[in-house]
Amino acid sequence: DKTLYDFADKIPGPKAYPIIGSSHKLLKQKEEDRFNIVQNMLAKYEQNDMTRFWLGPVLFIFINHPNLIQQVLSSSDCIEKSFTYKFLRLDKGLLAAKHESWVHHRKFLEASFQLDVIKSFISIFVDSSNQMLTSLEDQINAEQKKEQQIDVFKLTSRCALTMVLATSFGTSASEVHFDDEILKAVEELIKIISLRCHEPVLYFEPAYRMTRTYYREKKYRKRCCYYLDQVLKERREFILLNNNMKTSASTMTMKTDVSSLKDIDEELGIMNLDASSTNSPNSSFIDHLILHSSNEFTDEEIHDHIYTFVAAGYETVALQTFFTLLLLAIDTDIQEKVYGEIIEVSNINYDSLTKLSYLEMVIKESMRLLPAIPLVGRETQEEMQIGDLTFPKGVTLLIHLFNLHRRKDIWGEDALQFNPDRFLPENVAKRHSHSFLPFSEGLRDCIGKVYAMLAIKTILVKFLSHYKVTTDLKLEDLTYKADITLKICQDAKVNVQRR
Ligand code: HEM
Repeated sequence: DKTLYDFADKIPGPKAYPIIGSSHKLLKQKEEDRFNIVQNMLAKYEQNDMTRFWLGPVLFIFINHPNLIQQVLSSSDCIEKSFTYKFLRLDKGLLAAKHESWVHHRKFLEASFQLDVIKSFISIFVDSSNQMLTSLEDQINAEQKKEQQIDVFKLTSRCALTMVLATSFGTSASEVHFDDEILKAVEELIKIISLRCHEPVLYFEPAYRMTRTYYREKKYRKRCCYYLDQVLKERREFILLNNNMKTSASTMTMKTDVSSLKDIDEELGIMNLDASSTNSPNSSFIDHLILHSSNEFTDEEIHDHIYTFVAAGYETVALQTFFTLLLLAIDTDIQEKVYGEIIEVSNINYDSLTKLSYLEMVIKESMRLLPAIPLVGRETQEEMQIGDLTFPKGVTLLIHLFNLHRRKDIWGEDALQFNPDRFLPENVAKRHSHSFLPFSEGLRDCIGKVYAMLAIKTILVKFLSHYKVTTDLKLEDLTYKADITLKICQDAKVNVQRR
């Protein structure tokens, strides 16, 4: 596209990696080197407001300056996601949805994420965290050592998946069962989708379908779907049946008595599900989608929305909690300060979690240095002005959150150090509103951000009030790779010791 080539010339940045030989060249690098190539390129052009990056024939423009980032994220001409989101194969879900359907669905789904609903999930967050601690105790008891090397990410992954499944399907945490194969399948799928994002040869669907990677994708997708489709189907039938029975039962109770409702619950083995008051704090995401949509959503849309919540919610929460624990294991003084704050909590609820202001600063500092989502992508829907330039329609824009969060001109000479005090209100007030964006911003920001903060805080309060974590790793030793989510290359087991 000549317009695009001419336009790209106005922006500094490296030329294309030739298509075949070299996207291979990029891919043959170790994963962390691939991340570094982009990282170094951005650092080199950091002073530029924008940087051009050709990957094969595909042009990406990194938007670097907070002013311009604000312009992009708040513009209604730019709420379309970049083409790479198609690789998720959840086109109808909120994360990847096209503009027209997204506007309507987002408005509707906001109700599922209202504060009252999220508050009612806290007991599930607590139960899931307790299950995690039981599993940790089992590991510690099995080895009989005072201090043990633990794969904390595995623990937080199981815990976060339990939370997301229970709150999506309206069950209690103890009713959620899955084996490690599911975790493995999700992990592999994320790797494959990330590989496609890096490899232009795999962008073209018919060509991609001839590769071995596609067959691997199919295998892992089938494994996830087999599990989730089954749960989804059962819950749907169950909710609809329960709702019908309750509707007729509730008419009867006008004349008889309320115990009939309880009998129906018992007969059906219902736990934690009150379908007659789905807008109450006890409603789950699936209740809301099925019962409140009045045929608003097709089966495919319900499927994609639920899968999107699981995909967007589980690994992000697991990673960010793990990253926070790792940073606290590196800096045990800060860990002690957190401990001093959380031992005051006698009962975990919305009010007590909201009062944990130091813990919140620590989580935000972990999101700054190690943002679970390191990159977000958009596409211009119309010709639009960004800074001094007029962008044609159809340009892919990227915002590198990892890099933005480490800029020395914003965060100071000590930008690479872990210092939660950066999030003291007086320090926040001095910075640009768009210099810290772990949940993105604007119209397509994260719909689950309140859920995520409360879930992460609950896991950390539970974990850190019983255990102390340490490690020999240093922050400067860490190297990274970017799947869709940020990963650490080191084996990041931490030493866990009972308090
Ligand atoms: C630490 C945890 C989390 C982080 C760091 C995070 C981060 C983000 C970011 C950066 C985006 C914007 C993505 C983009 O523009 O491409 C996003 C969108 C989204 N997130 Fe989260 N997220 C987290 C947890 C959650 C949870 C728990 C849920 C649901 C239960 C969730 C559901 C979503 C959805 C549905 C979107 C798409 C919103 C839209 O386009 O309207 N996220 N998240």
